[in-house]
Amino acid sequence: MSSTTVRPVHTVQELREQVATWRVRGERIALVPTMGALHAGHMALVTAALAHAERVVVSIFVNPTQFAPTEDLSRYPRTLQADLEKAAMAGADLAFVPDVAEMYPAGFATTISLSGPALGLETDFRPTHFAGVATVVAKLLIQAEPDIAMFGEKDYQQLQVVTRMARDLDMPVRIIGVPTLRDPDGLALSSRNIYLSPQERNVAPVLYRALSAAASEITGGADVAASVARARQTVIAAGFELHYLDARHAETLAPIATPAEGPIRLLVAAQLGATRLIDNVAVPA
Ligand SMILES: Nc1ncnc2c1ncn2[C@@H]1O[C@H](COP(=O)(O)OP(=O)(O)OP(=O)(O)O)[C@@H](O)[C@H]1O
Ligand SMILES: CC(C)(CO)[C@@H](O)C(=O)[O-]
Ligand code: BAL
Repeated sequence: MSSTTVRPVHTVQELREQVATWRVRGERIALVPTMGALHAGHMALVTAALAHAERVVVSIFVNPTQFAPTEDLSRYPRTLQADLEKAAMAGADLAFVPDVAEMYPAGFATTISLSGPALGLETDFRPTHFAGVATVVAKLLIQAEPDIAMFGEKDYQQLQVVTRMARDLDMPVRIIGVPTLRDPDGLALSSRNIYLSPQERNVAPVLYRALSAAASEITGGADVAASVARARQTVIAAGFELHYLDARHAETLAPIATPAEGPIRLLVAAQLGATRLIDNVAVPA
């Protein structure tokens, strides 16, 4: 039995033609940018998009410019046929699946330069990452001209970077963040979870547990720095190589020392064997 798949288009021109036919009918358009290997977290972005728009375009593009030469670009999972089926199941209307030459034609020479929420955290470990993300997201937004675009809170710094970029460049799009979908034991769904060995998979939920414990302590009045230090110890004791675990202002991502300074987000990145995991939680007021 053949499954239903969403229609893939591979060129900007085909994408624009399809979007234009929806636009003349007055239909609102949502873009869900992804790198494929779709899972339930991506499908939640499509579901959330359908609350705001009649039409949903999922882009599937493993963007080389956001990977450093030492990172996992070549082994990043690529599962196009299954992705097209999952996108259809979630209710998407079209998949935009450009190749590298379509996105970066010969002579491509433009990169978006960032500061504000792009400073620190991921940037300390992936210095060129957000320039690559921002540039490709800007291109996708210009190509699809959606009314809204959905981004997961799982990549919380990315969500703030893209929100800031869209505001700063007067892009006529609303950026919407979607809460992180988790496995029952708390591990955030991620395409990279397939890299985890069974033993590592058992340890991985420690990240969420450590962040959640720190968030509860801070909400209960504990000192922010002390709670963060305890969470760091928990993560290290579980066998992770900690990249960062920090308390930041939830919107600007500037360092923050007390809840009186604004809403707090706790963010972590840590390496477990060959797999780098990220996660974050809000600190309820
Ligand atoms: N568990 C999740 N819950 C909500 N959104 C998610 C989740 N996982 C990914 N997303 C969002 O889906 C979009 C596409 O992400 P991407 O294709 O990189 O998947 P990923 O699972 O985050 O992969 P990776 O392991 O490479 O980070 C991003 O906006 C991302 O934040
Ligand atoms: C937003 C994105 C699709 C840009 O390549 C990517 O960074 C991702 O999947 O989160
Ligand atoms: N979801 C973020 C994409 C990346 O890590 O490159």
